[in-house]
Amino acid sequence: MKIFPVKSIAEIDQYTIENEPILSINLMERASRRLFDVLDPIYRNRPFVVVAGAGNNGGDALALSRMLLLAGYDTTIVLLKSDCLSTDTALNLERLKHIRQSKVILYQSVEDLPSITSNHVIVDGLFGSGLNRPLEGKALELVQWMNELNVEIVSIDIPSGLMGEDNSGNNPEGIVKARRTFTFQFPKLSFLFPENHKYTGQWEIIDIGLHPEKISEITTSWYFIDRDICRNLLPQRSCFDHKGTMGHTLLIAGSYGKMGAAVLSARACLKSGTGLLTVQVPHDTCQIMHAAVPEAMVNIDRSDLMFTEFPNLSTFSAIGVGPGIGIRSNAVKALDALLDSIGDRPLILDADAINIIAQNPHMKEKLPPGAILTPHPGEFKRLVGEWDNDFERLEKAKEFAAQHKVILVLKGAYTTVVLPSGVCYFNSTGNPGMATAGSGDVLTGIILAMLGRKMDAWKAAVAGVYIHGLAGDIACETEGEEALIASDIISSLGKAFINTK
Ligand SMILES: NC(=O)C1=CN([C@@H]2O[C@H](COP(=O)(O)OP(=O)(O)OC[C@H]3O[C@@H](n4cnc5c(N)ncnc54)[C@H](OP(=O)(O)O)[C@@H]3O)[C@@H](O)[C@H]2O)[C@@H](O)CC1
Ligand SMILES: Nc1ncnc2c1ncn2[C@@H]1O[C@H](COP(=O)(O)OP(=O)(O)O)[C@@H](O)[C@H]1O
Ligand SMILES: [K+]
Repeated sequence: MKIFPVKSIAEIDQYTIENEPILSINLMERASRRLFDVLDPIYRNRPFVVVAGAGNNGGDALALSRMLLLAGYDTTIVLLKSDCLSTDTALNLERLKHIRQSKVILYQSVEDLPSITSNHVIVDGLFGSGLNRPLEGKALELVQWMNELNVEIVSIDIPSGLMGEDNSGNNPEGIVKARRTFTFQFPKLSFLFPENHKYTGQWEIIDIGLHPEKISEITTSWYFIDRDICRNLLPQRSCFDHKGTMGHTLLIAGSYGKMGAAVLSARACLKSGTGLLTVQVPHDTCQIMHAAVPEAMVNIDRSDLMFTEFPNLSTFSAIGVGPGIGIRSNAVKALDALLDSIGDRPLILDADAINIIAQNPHMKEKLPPGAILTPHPGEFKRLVGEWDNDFERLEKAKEFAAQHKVILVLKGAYTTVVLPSGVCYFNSTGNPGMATAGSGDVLTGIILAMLGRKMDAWKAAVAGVYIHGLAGDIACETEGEEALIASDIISSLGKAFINTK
């Protein structure tokens, strides 16, 4: 699914109005009706206070209020006083006047505000995607009032005060903290940043039937990785395929005391379709790998403890380095030498391989084009330094990816795959149960298998994070968030592939 900047959404709205064709008031009615249909079963019989602004977000709020009133809900409307209501908002205000029970408070000062019980649901329709500056004055007062009530707030389209993309210069006091956000047609970029979760709460997309032609025509740099995107990226097997055509991958992972990382990565790689897997392990640990992953071949390092050498790379269709290798000087030297011999072979670097590169900046220049790096936030910080906010973090990632022509996978909720072109893919799968030791090692194995099958690096990264998150979601259904461990993600890989194909 595409993610658009809010200015493109306005363009798609306008195109829909002209080409469906549909009157803008009727498009607003359709959006509000779909919103009502979602809210009605969730909040049956609860009293509502609907807060509306002068723009079209307020128009949605007023249309929704009419629907709530007609369905018998106790509904009070608070309208921010304004001399210039949008045409459709004015029309919806007019329509409300024909409903006997409607109570519209024109907000001028705090004394005007209704009293609220803990049972109330507040609907926030103050500002939507038309917001163009931080809130102040009466609008700010209303947001602060809503936030201080400590009752459930539902935001229409976007929490009022939150910008759709960059909130760097915003006033955090002037943003609604919603329990839920129902957003029209597309997620907004700012919803995908961890720091904005306290504003959006749980968010959901409501399809309002915007014009598919315009949606496919307008280009964007941002995508939400859904099943369709992933399915189109995954290769099919032909009936004549054999293990020699499914890729021979090399995994360099583990060190004395950290062999779990290597085992998890190796298992995940085998469960993600690699034809053959060789794992490079320290001498004293090779029995662990043989016993834990009998399907893997083992290349035994001369060192008892860590990665210090690697086999001839020409045998391998892709190479993965990092989980559990440590950052001792011999491993640093070995990684440096590996980067000198890698040529243009597909490469994924994770965990300590990233930490080593962060500590040895000259190695950044040796990264082959298209290499995939999968840092978690701590590793990414070591690589590029601090950032002030998540928008800036994304900018830094785009800069790094472009400068070094690599693919960055920023892990976390909505894991983000950043391509050298600046295109960003945000993952839609995964859950907090995956915040557990070794789940990143599993991702490395999955992507390595895909790279080994000659998938383009960006495709392997995008499909890999989706399958990884989906396997985590499937595992979570039976394990729950607390009990979920990395091995459960591996066990669910089969179902994840089957469900995606
Ligand atoms: N288009 C469609 O067909 C559909 C649209 N839909 C709905 O419309 C919403 C977008 O509507 P919108 O563009 O009217 O924006 P919205 O946020 O309600 O108001 C912006 C107005 O406020 C003003 N303003 C801005 N910042 C301000 C500030 N800090 N403090 C004070 N004022 C500020 C600014 O005017 P300005 O003051 O800059 O002249 C502007 O006029 C969208 O989120 C969705 O809910 C759906 O119904 C589906 C169909
Ligand atoms: N809240 C979350 N929602 C979705 N995915 C998550 C969440 N927390 C962690 N994950 C996923 O789990 C993995 C954790 O990776 P990482 O921190 O490298 O773990 P480890 O180093 O223990 O292997 C990442 O792929 C990340 O996207
Ligand atoms: K809103």
